[in-house]
Order: sequence, then C-alpha cells, then structure tokens
Amino acid sequence: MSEQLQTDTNAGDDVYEHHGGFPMFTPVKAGPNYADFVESLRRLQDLAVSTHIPDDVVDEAIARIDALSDMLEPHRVPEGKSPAGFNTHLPGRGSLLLLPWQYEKRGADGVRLRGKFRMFHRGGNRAAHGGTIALLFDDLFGMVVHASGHPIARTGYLHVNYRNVTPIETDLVVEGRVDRVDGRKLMCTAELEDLDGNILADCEALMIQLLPGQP
Ligand SMILES: CCCCCCCCCCCCCCCC(=O)SCCNC(=O)CCNC(=O)[C@H](O)C(C)(C)COP(=O)(O)OP(=O)(O)OC[C@H]1O[C@@H](n2cnc3c(N)ncnc32)[C@H](O)[C@@H]1OP(=O)(O)O
Repeated sequence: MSEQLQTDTNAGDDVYEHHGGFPMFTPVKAGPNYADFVESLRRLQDLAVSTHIPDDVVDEAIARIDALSDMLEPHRVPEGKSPAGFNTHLPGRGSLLLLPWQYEKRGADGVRLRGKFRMFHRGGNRAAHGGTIALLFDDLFGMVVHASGHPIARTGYLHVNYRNVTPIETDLVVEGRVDRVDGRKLMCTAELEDLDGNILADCEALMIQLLPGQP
C-alpha cells in the first residue's frame, strides 16, 4: 500500500500510475487541537448566516477576522500538505468544505457516515440546501471508490433524487457502495436517511477511473 493513499483501512489501489495525473499525497496528521480549530470556523459560519448584526459590530468583526487571516497567511502550504481532508477520525476529515460527518463504517462493501447538516447548510425553512446534499454524496463516492480498493475515479455524473425535505441540525446517516464495475466505469448508489430509516434522498453516480496523466 502506498503512503500516498494509505488510510487506516489500508484500502485503495497501490500503483501510482493507476491514479491518473493525481500527485502523491502523503496524509498529514492533524494535531490534537485541529478538530477544535475547524469546529470554531464552522460555528463562525453558522453565525454568519443566522445573525443580523449592527454595522459597527460588522466593522469590528471584519477587523478581527482579517487579523486572524493575517495570522494564518504565513502558514499556507500546497495542496496535500494540510491536515484538512486527510484525517478520517475527524468530522469531514478535518476539511471545512466537507460536511462535518464521521465514519461509522468504511470497507470494501461500502461506506456509512453519520452527522448533521449545519445551520450554514440551510437552503430554506430549516431544510438542507440541495447542493450540500449533492456534496455529501459526491464526497462519499470518492471514499466508496477508495475503500473498495479501486484507483482514484472522478465523478462523471451524480443523479440525486430528493425524496423528502432533509432537516438541518438533525442526526442523519448516509451509506453508499459500488454496485457494478464495467471497465473504468464504477456505478455507485447511496441513500441518505433519518434515524427512523426514512429515505430523504438517494443518489446514483458514475465514477470513472482516470487514464494516466488525466487531472
Ligand atoms: C487519508 C484519508 C483519506 C484520503 C482518501 C482520499 C481518497 C481519494 C480521494 C480522491 C478523491 C477524488 C474524487 C474526485 C471526485 C471528483 O473529481 S468530483 C469532480 C467532478 N468531476 C470532474 O471534474 C470530472 C470531469 N470529467 C473528466 O475529467 C473526464 O470526463 C473523465 C471523468 C476523466 C472521463 O474522461 P475520458 O477519460 O475522456 O472518458 P470518456 O471516454 O469520455 O468516458 C469513459 C466512459 O464513461 C462514459 N461517460 C463519461 N461521462 C459520462 C456521463 N456523464 N454520463 C454517462 N456516461 C459517461 C463514456 O460514455 C465512456 O463509456 P464507454 O464508451 O467506455 O462505455
């Protein structure tokens, strides 16, 4: 198993040339306080979309956020050199982009995550924005492909069926798997459910393995 894609499940293809033009990523371990850092940023995003603050407080917030950004700026690193996205024990693998969900299962037969859509994922009337649901599925399928031992594949299409309104700030589960393989084409399916087993959305995706050099 290459260090490039090594995870705690040891899943994934180990020949770099099979991963298209992807660079070799060596997972970067998060420090003990990294999860708190990302959670603080998520809280800030929750508040940014759910407050109505006076202009003078806006001015002060801008100044403080800019000061924080100035503190972080010298620590910029190239893609793959940040802990963000590589720490499978953290919500959203430690990435602010990804849904802050955690793995309940990750194996060759599928991947299951549990978590909540946050306030900043709200699309209207306490429902999750449909685009964030597609993001959840898309990232899940990346991990499904990896956990099933296939080389990196990119999403050809995602077909999302929004079956019921998906609530924010409520524990939910999503589970997906590779259903069928046809050469480079991996047909995947997944369902998003509440804890009573009601399907909120389901998704079918075509994941396509990359040819050598494909970005
Ligand atoms: C340590 C902790 C954890 C870390 C662990 C990391 C895990 C590992 C992480 C990596 C994670 C990456 C996950 C990325 C997930 C995205 O990248 S999502 C980004 C959105 N997707 C994209 O940007 C893809 C853009 N598209 C492309 O790059 C190119 O279309 C592709 C996918 C490379 C395919 O191009 P191509 O090689 O020219 O293939 P092409 O001949 O067109 O198609 C191949 C076959 O698929 C079919 N096909 C292609 N598109 C479609 C379509 N839309 N509908 C139907 N059929 C289609 C073709 O008809 C053809 O079928 P056959 O004729 O072979 O039967």
